[in-house]
Amino acid sequence: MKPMLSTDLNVADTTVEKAKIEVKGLNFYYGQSKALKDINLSLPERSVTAFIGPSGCGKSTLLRVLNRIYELYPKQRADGQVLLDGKNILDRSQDLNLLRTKIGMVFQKPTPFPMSIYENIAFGVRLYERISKAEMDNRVESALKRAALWNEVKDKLNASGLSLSGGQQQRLCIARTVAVKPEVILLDEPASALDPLSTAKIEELIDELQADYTIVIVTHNMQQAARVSRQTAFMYLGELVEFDRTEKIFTSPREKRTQDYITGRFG
Ligand SMILES: Nc1ncnc2c1ncn2[C@@H]1O[C@H](COP(=O)(O)OP(=O)(O)OP(=O)(O)O)[C@@H](O)[C@H]1O
Repeated sequence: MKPMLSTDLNVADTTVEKAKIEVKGLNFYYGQSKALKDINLSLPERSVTAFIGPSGCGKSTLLRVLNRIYELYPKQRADGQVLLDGKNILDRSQDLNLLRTKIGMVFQKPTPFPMSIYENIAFGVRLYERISKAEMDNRVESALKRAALWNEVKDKLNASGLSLSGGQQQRLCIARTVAVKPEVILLDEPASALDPLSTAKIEELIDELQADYTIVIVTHNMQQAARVSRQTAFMYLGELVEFDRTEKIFTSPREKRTQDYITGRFG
């Protein structure tokens, strides 16, 4: 079922579909520079939301706030609230290891570890869980199946992850993310370094994964946003300009700036 979004800007009707993540009054700073300004949006559970907008508008910054990965860097800070199932993940008391098991992330450039295909997946699982060899074998197999890679690698699980093609490496990274059983998957331009065939596979995979996960994707590619997402957020200069059903954003946006962007008048 498609989510119903109310006609109020930025407000999803969560009585129809449960919000997995709610962002409220979020500001983000790189040192003195404010990169996100009073962001409010609600991401429905088990569906794909796309962040679009011109280069530098804050898409990746917003994504990086959702699992607090920005904290690895000095002088970056957020204020406001990001509620995951109603609990503010920006609270100091939030356990970051636990948070990152719940919210996984896949980056633009495939980043397999320099180890075997099997170990690429087992490594992350071992950080959080103690399971038997047989259970680990099952976990690796099911993650690779989930990422539509199993048939291509089942006979060479001991080969290096780096020996795979770019598209296969990206699916390995998705398998690695899925293996730790997250609830939310953040994808930062996951197909921008890939050829059209590999891109199509990643998009198919995203479509399948939304049955079980809440997915957020940053993309420069508007056709991709239109193909894979149910909701789209259009951002500009650190502000959330418009958030609505993807179909609405691409056919009859409310805001002139959104219209100008999707028709290629700027960006
Ligand atoms: N590490 C950083 N230090 C200082 N400013 C930064 C840093 N990273 C990003 N910014 C600034 O924050 C703003 C938002 O950047 P962000 O990378 O989130 O944009 P984006 O929409 O994802 O862009 P792109 O589509 O080009 O990846 C930009 O003005 C950028 O220059």
